[in-house]
Amino acid sequence: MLKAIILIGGPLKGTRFRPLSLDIPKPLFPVAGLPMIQHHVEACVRVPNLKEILILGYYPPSELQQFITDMIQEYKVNIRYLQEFTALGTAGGMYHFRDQICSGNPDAFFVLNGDVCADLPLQELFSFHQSKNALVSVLATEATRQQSLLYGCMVRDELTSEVKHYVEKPSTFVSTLISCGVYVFSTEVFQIMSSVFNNKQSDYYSDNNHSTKEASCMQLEQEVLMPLAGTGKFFAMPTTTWWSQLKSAGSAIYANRHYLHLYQDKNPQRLAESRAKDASNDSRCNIIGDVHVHPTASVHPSATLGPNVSVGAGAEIGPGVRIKESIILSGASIADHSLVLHSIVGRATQVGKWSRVEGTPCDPNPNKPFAKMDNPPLFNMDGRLNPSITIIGCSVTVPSEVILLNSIVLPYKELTRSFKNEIIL
Ligand SMILES: Nc1nc2c(ncn2[C@@H]2O[C@H](COP(=O)(O)OP(=O)(O)O[C@H]3O[C@H](CO)[C@@H](O)[C@H](O)[C@@H]3O)[C@@H](O)[C@H]2O)c(=O)[nH]1
Repeated sequence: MLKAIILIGGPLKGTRFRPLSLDIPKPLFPVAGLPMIQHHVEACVRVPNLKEILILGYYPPSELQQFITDMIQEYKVNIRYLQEFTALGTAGGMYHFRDQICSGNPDAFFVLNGDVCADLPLQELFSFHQSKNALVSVLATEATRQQSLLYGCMVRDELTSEVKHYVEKPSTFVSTLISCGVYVFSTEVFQIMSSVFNNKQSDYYSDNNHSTKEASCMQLEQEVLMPLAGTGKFFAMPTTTWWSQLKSAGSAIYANRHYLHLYQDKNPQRLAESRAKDASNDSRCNIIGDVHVHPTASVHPSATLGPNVSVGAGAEIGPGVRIKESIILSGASIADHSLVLHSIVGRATQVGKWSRVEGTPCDPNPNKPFAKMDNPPLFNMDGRLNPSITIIGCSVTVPSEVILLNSIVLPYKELTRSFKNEIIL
């Protein structure tokens, strides 16, 4: 029997996801029509004999409750949210809830960082784990030399796949093979976590310089994986399937495109059909490429959507509207003949007629092999806003006939004019 753990952090995490994470916890932000971590849940339920999914974080349980109920109903699998009393780090929560994880005696358990998006080969990773008789197996991918410094970097034995050396976010180059933040652990790993925890406790009681927080917090990467490298227990399985982090709002547009593309094979019923396929149905709007439209959204037949657009529940798209490479959240309305490009339109936001909402795509550099998304800071060295997608928070009013370019609008604003490269507070 197998289990899975999804690490979702808490309200203090996901700051680069603002303002989208102001009204919805980041792990529940919809990408390709599903809450971000529902894609993880779907990957887990495809693994045979996986009996339970535990979501670990320090969000108040009320924020996750509806999602958990929906998941249980939809996938008929045991899913529970376990709340950490404070941020316990990437391994502290697992150690704290070790009895819950080990109950029922699983053969192994997956651990998935909640802020990655990927075509996850979980079954393959588990078979690899078994074949190596490993304690820990990690999914690995290639990055550029420069970008590798932002991830966990590994030196792997080509013959045995053993991780010989692991450094978390090194300050100088170590390897272009990086950790995807997706693992399989055997339950014996808790013996190692237990000695890390006990050492920290004795340090805490013998030396007053340590804070209580440091004593209860445990980082998987630095405190468990780094010492395991070179011991014959830690293995890496490289993958060439799509993988990316989902840190900034800009990366949500990129993830949206890839998840929509994956629907072509795995869930074609989630993609809107183009009018060309069914000429008799002229109530259907014009669809280009991969587009997801929630069944309760209304789209005028003269609108054109796509490629790579998701439209949420109850959204209203008016006549002549053109939307491309964007996410329109639930209850938003885009009035007649407006244009939305490379943007995220927040919940219940209203865009007037003949307006233009446009951002700058921030995709990985296609000319660099293995390039990942750059997640640039909001401001550049001169204090100016880095060009990025346009993000409109929830319940904003954008009037008719304005242009909103490369801007971020905080929730509940009523705009009265056009804006370019601004944060509207
Ligand atoms: N439950 C819980 N989850 C946490 C905590 N702290 C972080 N997390 C969750 O753990 C995941 C990783 O957290 P980060 O600390 O933000 O690490 P990172 O910069 O994303 O780097 C990690 O992921 C990379 C791949 O995306 C890896 O390359 C790297 O080695 C590392 O594992 C995220 O999903 C985050 O929400 C915590 O205290 N408690």
